[in-house]
Amino acid sequence: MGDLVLEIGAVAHGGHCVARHEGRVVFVRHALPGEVVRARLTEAGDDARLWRADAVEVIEASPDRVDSAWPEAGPGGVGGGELAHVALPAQRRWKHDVLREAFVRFADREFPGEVHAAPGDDERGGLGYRTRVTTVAGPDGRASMHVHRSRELRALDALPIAAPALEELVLGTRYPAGAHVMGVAPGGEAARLVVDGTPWRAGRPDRRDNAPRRVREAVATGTGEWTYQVDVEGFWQVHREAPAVLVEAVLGRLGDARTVLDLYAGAGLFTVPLASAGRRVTSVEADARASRDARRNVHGLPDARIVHGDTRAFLESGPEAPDAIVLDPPRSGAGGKTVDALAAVGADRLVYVACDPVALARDTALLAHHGYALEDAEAFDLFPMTHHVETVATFVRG
Ligand SMILES: C[S@@+](CC[C@H](N)C(=O)[O-])C[C@H]1O[C@@H](n2cnc3c(N)ncnc32)[C@H](O)[C@@H]1O
Repeated sequence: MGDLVLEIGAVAHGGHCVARHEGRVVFVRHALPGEVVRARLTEAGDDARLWRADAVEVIEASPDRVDSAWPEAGPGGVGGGELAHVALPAQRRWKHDVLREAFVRFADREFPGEVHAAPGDDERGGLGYRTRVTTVAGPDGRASMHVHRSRELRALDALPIAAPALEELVLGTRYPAGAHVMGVAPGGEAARLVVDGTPWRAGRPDRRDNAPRRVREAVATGTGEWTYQVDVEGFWQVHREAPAVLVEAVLGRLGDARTVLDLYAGAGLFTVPLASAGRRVTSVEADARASRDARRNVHGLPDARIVHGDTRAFLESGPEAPDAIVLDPPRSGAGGKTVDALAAVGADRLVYVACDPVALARDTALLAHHGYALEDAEAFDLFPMTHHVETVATFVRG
């Protein structure tokens, strides 16, 4: 596979820009709209409708280009830092363009909101934000990541999107070859490692029966402060500021709803503040460990009920209509059958937290068929240096 000189067109969902070569679409990573680049083909089958390439030399640069904040995630490098060559405000414009395109294409309407920075990100250059990272140990025992769309492992010299103490711990430790390494930097506690499911301490497995498996997280917003216990490997929003940003965005959209269903609830990020404020909340979560955490987190809050199970099955069981429903599904979104079941429950208001623009736009169209109109949406750049973006949207039944 060789190199091509390409004029770079618009951004597309997935962290690349679109270019054309002899009538064929080429998805180009590490480029910016308006640039001319020399691009190295990375996937280019003769019969393939689209090719993929990395920009390896910039011939005409965009004014939005900066020196990469994470060169190891650059052309030919590891995944997870595909926008590190883009100035932070332009990363947010990029994500807004993707949201707008997804909404026009799949929901037949404009995306109504903006993409906001998380507090502190501009000051820190969009780095040092992740409180959770996962890596794999290479043959030499060093923390490594896969080269983008490849099985090749590359040892890391830096992990600049991780909280600094986490970066130091993860990269400074040696592991058994092939081990799955999870690093966690809970708010206010020392960074920790879990290797192949076993907590580590001082560079080795901590095999004591009482080795700590839970971390404490605290979330503070203008309206309150809450604490949580979360399994060290369990789901928790990865950006240091994400829990507070999302709690504020969700609670602010619920109006005076007294009864709330919290779907895909995790360890109870939204359930706890809602129940603490005296709202009657039923939370639904499929993961057994997260459900156990949620149960522990709502202990002493009589207005919270934790259901361990599948969201769609719960909705199809015919629950009483709450005043509002919060849903925060995984990347693939809720999808047709769950949206049908959701609509059948009959809440007047839905607050949808989405980590994928296309899934949200598709679900927006499905909800419109059931009479739910999109009232507002705002996006938050909770994943700087990557193409990911989190959106919170309100739907009301007409
Ligand atoms: C994006 S996380 C959100 C968790 C929580 N709202 C938070 O912000 O911490 C999605 C959660 O949905 C759960 N989940 C995935 N599929 C599910 C399903 N079909 N039914 C219920 N929960 C599910 C996952 O285990 C995960 O905890």
